[in-house]
Amino acid sequence: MENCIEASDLGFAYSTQLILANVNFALKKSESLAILGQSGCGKSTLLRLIHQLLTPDDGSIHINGQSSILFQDDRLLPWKTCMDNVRLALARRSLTGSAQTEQITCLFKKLQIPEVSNQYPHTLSGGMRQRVALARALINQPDLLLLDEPFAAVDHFTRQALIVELHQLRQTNPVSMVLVTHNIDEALFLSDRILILGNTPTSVQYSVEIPGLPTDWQNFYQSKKVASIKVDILSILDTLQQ
Ligand SMILES: Nc1ncnc2c1ncn2[C@@H]1O[C@H](COP(=O)(O)OP(=O)(O)OP(=O)(O)O)[C@@H](O)[C@H]1O
Repeated sequence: MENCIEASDLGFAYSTQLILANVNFALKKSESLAILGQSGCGKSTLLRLIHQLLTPDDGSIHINGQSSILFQDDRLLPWKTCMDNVRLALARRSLTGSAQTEQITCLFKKLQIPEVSNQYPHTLSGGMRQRVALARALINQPDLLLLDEPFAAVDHFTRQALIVELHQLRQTNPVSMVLVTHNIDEALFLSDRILILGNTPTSVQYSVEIPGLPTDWQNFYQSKKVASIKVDILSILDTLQQ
């Protein structure tokens, strides 16, 4: 399979509540896809189906490779240090303790995580905890990184810094990515394509290609092209709400 994800006529219901119906899309290797849609339309459900936390009721979804997921809350274990939280993700690999420490320390540096290895999560800021959670998601070098509103719980400036850092990380390590978000700027800056989901039962209503946007945050914010695509997306979301 050439693609990283192939979803065909995907359908899913929570008991009798039909959430997804006839969802079709594919994700190419190294491509980054953002998913937008109204609250409650089924974006997180789709992400959980991709990560195989849920099983489809209809159709199929195939994943080529290993996926890793980052949620809005960091889900770090409070009784373990930051280093040991990430170490847990390496448990199935036959690495010595010192090799694990070396890999984690190297990734912490890449993600601009300062000397917090021996600290417990509650002693860190929300943004730093989320960085450690991102390290845990990336430590096994997944083929596919799934992000469920990963920066929604941090302040504006931390969010901006995390978005830029994730973008830079993808320049050196072009992992395939699916990002669920309500933030159109974040979707445009971090993805190659945006899927807009309709109301429940949800299917893909629009697929918007977004090539050629500025790749540095300052120019991105001031770009007329970005502003124009945002207006288009807002108008689509408005139409779907009616
Ligand atoms: N475990 C569950 N059991 C039953 N219903 C659920 C469950 N999880 C989600 N739902 C319902 O499924 C629908 C879709 O939820 P989902 O979280 O996928 O939407 P979403 O688009 O990600 O929402 P938001 O943007 O608000 O996070 C909602 O009506 C929600 O209440």
